[in-house]
Amino acid sequence: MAQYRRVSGSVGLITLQNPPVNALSASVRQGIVDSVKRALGDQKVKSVVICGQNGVFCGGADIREFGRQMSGPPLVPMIHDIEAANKPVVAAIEGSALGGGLELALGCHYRISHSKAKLGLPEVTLGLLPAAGGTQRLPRLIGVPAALNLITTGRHVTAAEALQLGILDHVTEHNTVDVAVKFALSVTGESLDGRRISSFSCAPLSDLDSLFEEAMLKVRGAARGAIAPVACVQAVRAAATLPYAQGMEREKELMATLFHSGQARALQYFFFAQRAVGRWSTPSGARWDTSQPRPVRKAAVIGLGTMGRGITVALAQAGLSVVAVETHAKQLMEAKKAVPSMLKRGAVRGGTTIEPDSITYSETVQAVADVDLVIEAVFEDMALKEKVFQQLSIVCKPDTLLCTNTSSLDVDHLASQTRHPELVVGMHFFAPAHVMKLLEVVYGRRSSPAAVATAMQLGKKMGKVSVAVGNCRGFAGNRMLKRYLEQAFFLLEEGATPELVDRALEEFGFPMGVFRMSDLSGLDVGWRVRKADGLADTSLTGTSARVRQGCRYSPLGDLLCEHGRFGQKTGRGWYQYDKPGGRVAKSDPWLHNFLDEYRARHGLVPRCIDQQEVLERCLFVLINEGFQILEEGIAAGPEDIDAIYVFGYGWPRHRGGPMFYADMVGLERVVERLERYHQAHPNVPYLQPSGLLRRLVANGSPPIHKWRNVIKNRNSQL
Ligand SMILES: CC/C=C/CC(=O)SCCNC(=O)CCNC(=O)[C@H](O)C(C)(C)COP(=O)(O)OP(=O)(O)OC[C@H]1O[C@@H](n2cnc3c(N)ncnc32)[C@H](O)[C@@H]1OP(=O)(O)O
Repeated sequence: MAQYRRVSGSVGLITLQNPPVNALSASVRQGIVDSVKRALGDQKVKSVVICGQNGVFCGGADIREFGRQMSGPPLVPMIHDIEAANKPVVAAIEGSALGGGLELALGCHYRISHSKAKLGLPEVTLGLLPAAGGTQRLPRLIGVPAALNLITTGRHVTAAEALQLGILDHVTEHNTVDVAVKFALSVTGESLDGRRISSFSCAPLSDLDSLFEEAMLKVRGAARGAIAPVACVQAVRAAATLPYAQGMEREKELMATLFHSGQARALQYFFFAQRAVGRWSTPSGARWDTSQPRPVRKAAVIGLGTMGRGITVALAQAGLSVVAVETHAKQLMEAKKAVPSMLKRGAVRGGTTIEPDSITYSETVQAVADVDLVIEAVFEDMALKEKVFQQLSIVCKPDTLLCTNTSSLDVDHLASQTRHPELVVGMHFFAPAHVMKLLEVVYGRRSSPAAVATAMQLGKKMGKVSVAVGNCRGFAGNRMLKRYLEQAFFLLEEGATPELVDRALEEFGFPMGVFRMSDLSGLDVGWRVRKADGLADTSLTGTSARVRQGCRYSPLGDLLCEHGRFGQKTGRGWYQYDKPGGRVAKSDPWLHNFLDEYRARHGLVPRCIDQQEVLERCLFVLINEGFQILEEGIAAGPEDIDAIYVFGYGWPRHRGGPMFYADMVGLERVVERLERYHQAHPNVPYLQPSGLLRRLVANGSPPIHKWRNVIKNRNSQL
């Protein structure tokens, strides 16, 4: 709703009231319409101020209303009536003015903002466009290039930038509503002719066509297959080329193509999923709202390889004091040079400053004696990690949290090496650790709720999306990835090429297909793990070469590594590169011959494989593992898995994440295809649909937000 009152004698003050972000729900819109009518009809009122309750102007349309039957007054005529008013209307912006909130402010004649406010049109991130006149008013106000940038990226700008761009008329450090009321009094009676943005023309530009062509290329490259950014460009083009009324028609038409699209559903689901992962819980009953995180002011990182350096930077950027430990002198010296320049680059990118003294370096573990939390990031070797944890347990304060950055090793086993296993958790960062948003917080059997809460909170402070997961081989993300990679290898054996598989995945929306990604991250990484697990044995011949523990196995990755083909770093992998470290993947005839010979050697007759099979085999098997993970309680809900895949593995956000995608495709279809593939490949047991997936289908395939009930019922019967 909206509250209306008269203040300072002649100012009608309208306050949006819909906590926490004053979203424009039907009742808020009705409240605004009624209040504006009242203010304009009251002869004592000479000007109007619109503000939001509790220091937030407005977080935009109420996203929860989108999936339902829309009711209440629509935004477009509401904003039009405000702009057409014959009394000055001033927006008093505090907190956020986003989406419909900023569009409402653009309909006002003046905009005054607090210096700490953030403004933006983030509709594109929800699969939409700013369809309450945003695409037509913003370019008229700040010019086409700047508007294109804001609308197609959805980025939030500070009040200072908004002032510079011309979105705001004034920025204040004081009480914004008081300043706005005084301002409203000062402009009483002034002409509003030059204040109605819809009457402006866009500033002329010399080469509109190339500007829009470039913008189109940019958005298509940034989010492969996403339709909203394309529609945003088209709508802004309408602002640049058509009169306002026709531009508004075009905006409406384009919005109609987006509003009920699968991509909009996926992105809106993901908006709430991101927030749901913060409300973590574990099978033992620990929860986000009953667990108290401990304060962490000083942290340590053990091991300054690529991951350790990234983690050190991320901790320092979060304002912590960091002790960075590396026992190899040469590596320590390199890290001492690399970390400050990474910090400097980050500061330039983020427009922030960093305290250079916040990091101290040491060659001995003894230096961590007084820290609150340690993150171990040494080489992925259990014996080495055991030793580090034993040492830490002796050196650190008894209440120091001990975290491991292992990507797959047993957190419970590492905890058992310490005096306080309840203070051990996994903090699995993704490379580069100071850039990638995802953090898997891995709780062990004995991790205390406070330890999990502390790691989750620290992740948040570091700007990460922290997802709590249970302890198992590969945790959630890498465990699912393993199945996906294996299917990709099998497809090569059966007749596909890396190019075909990658094309299918990239057209689906991944920034890189599985083979290009594997070349980038290095084939030797997985090879080392497979060797440690006793899998990478290329001396085996005949049928046993392609079988491990009774299941199908492909040694293709191992064979490539034996040829010294580690990917980009060696200039050869699944593709060839112009030099070691080269970035541009080119098809490699050597690889195709190698595959032909390999198939001939193993009596494999290549067949024609289409993109649909690639997608079904690679993605459905990954999804199936996701259901297995949910069934085992390793992840608490589908949102956790979806956040992991979008933030850590390049799953296209406009497809919502693997579990949401399964819901969109239809669970019955996923089961049917998995069964078919399992029949064709009976020696791949994980192609069999998981018990949970089958149970969901048996329960009538409920929508994704109801899956937790089915999981809960199952767990309560155990
Ligand atoms: C007719 C179609 C017209 C479309 C035009 C639009 O306006 S589309 C909506 C555009 N607006 C946005 O995309 C803004 C979304 N919100 C945010 O970016 C942030 O919430 C915020 C406003 C910057 C505040 O961030 P903060 O970190 O302080 O809070 P949370 O993000 O945790 O949010 C608090 C709770 O509020 C819920 N919520 C936020 N925005 C909306 C919204 N627009 N509609 C509905 N609900 C919203 C959010 O989900 C949180 O709820 P929980 O239950 O606590 O999870």
